[in-house]
Amino acid sequence: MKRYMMALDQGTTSTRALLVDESGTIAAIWQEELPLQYPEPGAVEADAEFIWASAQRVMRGVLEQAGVSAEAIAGIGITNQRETTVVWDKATGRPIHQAIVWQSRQTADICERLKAEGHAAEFHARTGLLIDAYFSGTKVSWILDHVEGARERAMAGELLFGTIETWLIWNMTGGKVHMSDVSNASRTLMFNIHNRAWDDELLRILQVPRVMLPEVRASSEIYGELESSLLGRAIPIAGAAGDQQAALFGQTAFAEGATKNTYGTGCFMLMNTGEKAILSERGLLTTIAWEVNGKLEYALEGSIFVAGAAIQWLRDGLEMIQSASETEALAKQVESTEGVYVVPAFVGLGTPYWNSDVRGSVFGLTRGTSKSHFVRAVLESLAYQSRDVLAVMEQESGLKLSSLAVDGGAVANNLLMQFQSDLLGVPVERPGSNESTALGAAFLAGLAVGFWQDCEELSKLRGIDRIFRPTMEEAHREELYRGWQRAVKAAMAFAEQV
Ligand SMILES: Nc1ncnc2c1ncn2[C@@H]1O[C@H](COP(=O)(O)OP(=O)(O)O)[C@@H](O)[C@H]1O
Ligand SMILES: O=P(O)(O)OC[C@H](O)CO
Repeated sequence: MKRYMMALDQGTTSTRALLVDESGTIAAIWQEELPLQYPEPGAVEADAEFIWASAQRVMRGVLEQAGVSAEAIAGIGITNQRETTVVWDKATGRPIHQAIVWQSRQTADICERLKAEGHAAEFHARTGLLIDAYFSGTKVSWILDHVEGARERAMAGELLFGTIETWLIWNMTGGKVHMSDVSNASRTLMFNIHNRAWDDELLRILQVPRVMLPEVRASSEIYGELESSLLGRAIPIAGAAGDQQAALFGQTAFAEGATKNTYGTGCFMLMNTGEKAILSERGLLTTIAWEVNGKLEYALEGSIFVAGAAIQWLRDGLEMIQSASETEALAKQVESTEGVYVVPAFVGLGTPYWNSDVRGSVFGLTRGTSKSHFVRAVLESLAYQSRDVLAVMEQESGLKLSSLAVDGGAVANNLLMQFQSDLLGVPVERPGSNESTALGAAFLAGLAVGFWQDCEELSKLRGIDRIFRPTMEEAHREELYRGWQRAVKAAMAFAEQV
């Protein structure tokens, strides 16, 4: 019987299950869209019970679609949107509030207060992160503040906290396992990345009771078994990682300096820094990449909040397009944006600006601006934001990139990839499988159950689909980029209270 690893990829806008065979080929995919809620400006929530229900449906769906029985699944690896926060009742398993999604700015006020109280340096030094509404810590605290009696119940040990992998694994094991993997834990603002433990001092500041936190485990080990009632057989759950770290692993970026950029809802660039946790002075995050075979490795990360989400806004908000893939043909109708810049700061800007107040802005419109120019400007904004991040990453790591590995939904767009290469002046390498995130999860779990032996074997499984090489003159590239920098500066000036 042919055997497979199953990857469960719970992202911001979709839940997917994939089967991966021994050659690293994706044999089947089943997915569902995930609806998000926007209860107030800047707030983004999701239904945690729906997430779990969708996970069950896609796991069953992928097996049915492929005609594969649960007996053929050697193990399950999980990867997930990070930071998104769920608090649930330990006895009933019911969430006490909607999940607060990573993009949500609900807790910006709490963050301002923490910064005003002078805690920024302490949080940065211990967690590698910045005080920002993006991370889970203030989201948990917000839920405990907003649901009546929740803080007391949490202190009494009646409530549990988890990021999405924790929530899924708890449900998958029928409430037996309450754990987080190190890469997800490192995104909570509560975890000390140097001594690999929840940090009591930070928990005190955030007023989060330790008793509600999960046990922290490696990214590749058997955590427990899938309840046999779910797929008809108990299957080991053997790996978990946040989706960006999983994508780095799936790109087989095992060497120090290896870098990938994922273009999904947001855009996330990660550089492997090996066993060194490099603390950034310019807005990069220091994060745990993974723990495999007892070895903890770190990455530098640049986080862009709105990337593919801006394309979705063209589709669903402005109704300018019917599907994301139309953007390429539309943008191709014009040679350039003719000076139009769109800064899609719908929920503020992440790396390197970390500005919660700035909002989306458009510059350089003329009477001649067409839909094509506008769509092209939105697409280009993904590349400009990525250049902002890479510039800081190269400075702070002292490493110069020779090529950039890419993945995520939007890399299907050839025009975007070519523009990205032109704007960075380095080749952009699109892998044979665009499913790096799921592959990473399958690889991590596969190592734990012996489906693959080691990282060397995994490296051999990666193929290249296409390399985009820079063709733009340097002077032109720099002129375009200066325009973007002016646009960002103007957008931030607009948000300033005078
Ligand atoms: N051809 C395309 N051009 C530009 N953007 C695209 C294209 N295809 C998909 N996208 C964008 O990619 C995103 C989906 O990517 P995915 O990696 O599945 O996201 P996530 O994991 O964040 O849910 C969507 O935001 C969509 O707008
Ligand atoms: O759902 P994605 O793929 O956009 O990823 C979300 C990130 O993990 C947020 O940090």
